[in-house]
Amino acid sequence: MGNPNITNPDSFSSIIEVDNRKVFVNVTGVSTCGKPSIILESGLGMDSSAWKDVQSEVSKFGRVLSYDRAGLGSSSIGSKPRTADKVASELNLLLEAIVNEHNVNFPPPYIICGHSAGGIFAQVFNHNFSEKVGGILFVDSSTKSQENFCKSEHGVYPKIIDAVDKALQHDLELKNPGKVVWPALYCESCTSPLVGDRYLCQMCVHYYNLCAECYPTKAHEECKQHKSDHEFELLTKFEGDMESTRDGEDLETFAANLKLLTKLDDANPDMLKTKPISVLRGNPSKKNFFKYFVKGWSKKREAINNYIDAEFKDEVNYLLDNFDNLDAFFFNAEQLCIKELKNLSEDWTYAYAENSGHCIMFDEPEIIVEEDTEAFFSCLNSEIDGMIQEYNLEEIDSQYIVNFYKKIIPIINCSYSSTVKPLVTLTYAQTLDGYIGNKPEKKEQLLISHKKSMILTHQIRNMNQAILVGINTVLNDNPSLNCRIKKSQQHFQEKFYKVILDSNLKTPLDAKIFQVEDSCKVLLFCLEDNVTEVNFESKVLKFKNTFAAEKLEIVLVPGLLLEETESVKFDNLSNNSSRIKHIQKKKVLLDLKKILEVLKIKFNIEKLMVEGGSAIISQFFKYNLADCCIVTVSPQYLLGGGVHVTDSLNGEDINGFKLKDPQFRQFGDDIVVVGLIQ
Ligand SMILES: NC(=O)C1=CN([C@@H]2O[C@H](COP(=O)(O)OP(=O)(O)OC[C@H]3O[C@@H](n4cnc5c(N)ncnc54)[C@H](O)[C@@H]3O)[C@@H](O)[C@H]2O)C=CC1
Ligand SMILES: Nc1nc(O)c(N)c(N[C@@H]2O[C@H](COP(=O)(O)O)[C@@H](O)[C@H]2O)n1
Repeated sequence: MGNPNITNPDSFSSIIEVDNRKVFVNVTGVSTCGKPSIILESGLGMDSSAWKDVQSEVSKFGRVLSYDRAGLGSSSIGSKPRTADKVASELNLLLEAIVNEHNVNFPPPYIICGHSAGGIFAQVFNHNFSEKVGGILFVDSSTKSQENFCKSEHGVYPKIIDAVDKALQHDLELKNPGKVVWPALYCESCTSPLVGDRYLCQMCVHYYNLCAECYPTKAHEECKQHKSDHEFELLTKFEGDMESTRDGEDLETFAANLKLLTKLDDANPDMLKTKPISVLRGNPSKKNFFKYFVKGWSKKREAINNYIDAEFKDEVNYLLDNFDNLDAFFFNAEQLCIKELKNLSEDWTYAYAENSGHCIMFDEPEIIVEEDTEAFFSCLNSEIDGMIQEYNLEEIDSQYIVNFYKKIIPIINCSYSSTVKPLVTLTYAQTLDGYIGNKPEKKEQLLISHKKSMILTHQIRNMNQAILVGINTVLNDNPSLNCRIKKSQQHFQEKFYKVILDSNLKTPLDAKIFQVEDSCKVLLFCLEDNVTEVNFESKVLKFKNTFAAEKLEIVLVPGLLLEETESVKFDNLSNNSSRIKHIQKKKVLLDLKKILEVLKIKFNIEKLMVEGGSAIISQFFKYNLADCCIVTVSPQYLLGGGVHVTDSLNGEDINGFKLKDPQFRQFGDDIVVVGLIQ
């Protein structure tokens, strides 16, 4: 494995020479513009194999590097002590070497995904090489104050940890004496913490660990996940002097690294403030590896008791017998850790992996994959802050949104079976009091969405082939109806239609839909009954003289008589009497079914996004013509009144419905609700 053998620059695992040391790297995923570069940083004493399940998945939407830190896995030993400063410099050299010497396309900014102590290394890297870090995903990460939380919250608990630690170091029964090597792991057979050699089942869906003591007892033959066909491999062999093989990744240096980070943060407290972070936590009741220490070591009660001061013995032994009593302690410490991590940045997201312990990458790798994309997504969002109004957005990888959209709307990814209409997605944003727009007389667009949900809207525009709105929306908002994600614009422009339902051709000639620099075609749907009217004819002529045929098409469709209203007029007569005049008023709207048919058959539109306003949305509901809904709910009240989403149904007797398979996701301050319309 000595020489770098990078035959496929897109995906390779190799040992490369960096600063006279051999470093094992595993680079996967295709590197293309706009895709993130993600670094997977393992927890204490863990090598790159910890990311096996995560890396293959994350690689589908980004460029991913995992590597063995010095002294771990297949990398050679580094100088001691293994301070986080040193780890950060070595990582930086590694990145420079793979990019500059080995011509690997792995450009910054990096999203660092740090598990456990890997989160501390990621933060120190950010302090020392800030310009290279785009964001951090903390996977059940250690925090710099975690040890203080233990000490301050629970007097006796640290005594147990101390005692266990000392017992671990001195217990002669152990085959591989030394400090805890796998602080997050425990033997699945004897439940002791993993110390020394570690055997790992290669066949199990989730890793199945055995310690060196249990392996010879054939405990693995009872492996629950694989009763047969299991295949254990010695993952880490400790020969002779343990310090030299694991190169100092011990709890002592770990504690020193927490202090180092505290110092760096004190000097520069805002290093992560504006960068996006994702805080992903396992379930405290499942991840209490300290608890496992205690559990495993309760068998060796005697050894532990040797290291507990007499005054604490009773209490400690009580706790050893009643592990559940520790839950409240762990819960409190967990809350403090989460708070500390969230406080690192103003742009944080938080996710809870309920079915995971501390090693989320083993228990629920799929959650990390989701959070990775989230971190990436918000990372780029922060770069484009404030640019949304300038039609100048950088491309953002739509994968996260696409996945989200696809996940909840399976039909969007299948061929939509209807031959008479496109797949219709209704999207709109509303306040908490249900308004989608200001009062019409205000003649001003109501900005509801947060910029992140707005970007979502633009992504969804980009995933469709046409946007449809009603004439009042054009008159009131003067929208552009374009896609402001720069690099997606090409695709968008070539294939996109802006569709306006404008019965009487009221769209102004200088409307923004015509003015923005794109080559989308505008389709104005008008009422065919109008065609004989002179006034209408002259308007059509004006449009035809102003716009080329490839920019605009006026499509005439039949109207649908919705209702006949009778209004009453009082005529003032000069003779002081009054006469009552009855007027029949027809309310005619364009026939939506016909419009959808034309869009599908004449213009080959398979996917249509309907953005509003109220009348349009209401009619789509009324005639059950939409397939799914994407509704942004913003945490604001308008109060003063405005346009409600279904105002124009005027209390008609129509059955309500519930979205099928609804999904909810936070984008910035907003909640986006997505679901199918049955
Ligand atoms: N918050 C959001 O996401 C959005 C809000 N809006 C807001 O909605 C308001 C405009 O809504 P509305 O006044 O209800 O007007 P609208 O934009 O829905 O247009 C309705 C008009 O379209 C024409 N039309 C032709 N055929 C039709 C049909 N089959 N069904 C319905 N209308 C048809 C009619 O002239 C009708 O009066 C504005 O305040 C705008 O800002 C608009 C879009 C999205
Ligand atoms: N998603 C969303 N959030 C809001 O707060 C809104 N006001 C709207 N309005 C819709 O978006 C159109 C504006 O489009 P451009 O940005 O000018 O392209 C507007 O006409 C509504 O349809 N949407």
